[in-house]
Amino acid sequence: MTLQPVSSWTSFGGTLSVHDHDSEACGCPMRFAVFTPPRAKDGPVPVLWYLSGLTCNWSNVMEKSGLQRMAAELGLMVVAPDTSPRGEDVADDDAYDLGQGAGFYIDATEMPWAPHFRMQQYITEELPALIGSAFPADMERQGIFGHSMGGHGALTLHFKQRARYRSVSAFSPIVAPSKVPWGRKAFQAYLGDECPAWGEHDACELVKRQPSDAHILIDQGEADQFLEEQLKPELFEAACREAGQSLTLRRHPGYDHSYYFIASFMEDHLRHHAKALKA
Ligand SMILES: N[C@@H](CCC(=O)N[C@@H](CS)C(=O)NCC(=O)O)C(=O)O
Repeated sequence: MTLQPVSSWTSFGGTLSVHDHDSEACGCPMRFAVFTPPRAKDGPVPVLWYLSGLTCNWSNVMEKSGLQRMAAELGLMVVAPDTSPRGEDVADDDAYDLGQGAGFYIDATEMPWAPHFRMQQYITEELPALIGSAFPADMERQGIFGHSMGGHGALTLHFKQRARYRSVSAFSPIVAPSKVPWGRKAFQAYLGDECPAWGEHDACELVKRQPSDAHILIDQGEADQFLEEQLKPELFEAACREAGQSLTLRRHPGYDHSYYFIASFMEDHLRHHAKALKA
């Protein structure tokens, strides 16, 4: 697997670098960004995966959240993958919540999506192998977090691969995709008609099947325009209570769905992961 360098900047003594590579899982070129903290000069550092929301790519979190200062201080590597396969040969939809920019971190089984929309395999297998071989990353210490659709990805991939992602948190996550319009539309398209398989990609279902040992941190703005229709954190709160899952869900008056909200609480999330990963 060859990495093509796209950009590189020094930031807070570390490096923010952007790379292209040909993805086998997605069958197209993919782009991702890595923040490497200064401490990585002394040896491998823990890796934190950030999964973005609808319409995003690597740049939203790297340009708007201000994560570099605290990731540098705590010695965390942060990887920001894209949210879907992209390109002229890749299926798409005119709507912002389906197709390119809306991969939902699952492997599609339905046409026309199945040939390229294999984001679960890409994020959990192909990209970790690449990061482990090309960067000073301690792959025994990985955590995962994300925003909105990426919060859904972080929670579900944690439950699917608890040994890989030892720490987990989310900003305004979609916690019950089987029950809300964004998730139902994507699952219908990528996985087909509603069936038990949908539950395998739904954080509320997964926690009830088997809670994890991790302590989950979720931040949610109360002025989020998607709160009541798409996010419904109360469903995850109830599922965690029923399952005995350790959870801190913080509701913040006045904050919306934007990166101004994410930037306000990014430090808390990085500290949450650094503590769990013993950075
Ligand atoms: N109104 C937005 C809906 C999508 C949206 O709010 N995306 C969120 C994630 S679900 C986001 O992070 N957008 C990019 C940004 O704020 O930088 C649009 O149509 O683009």
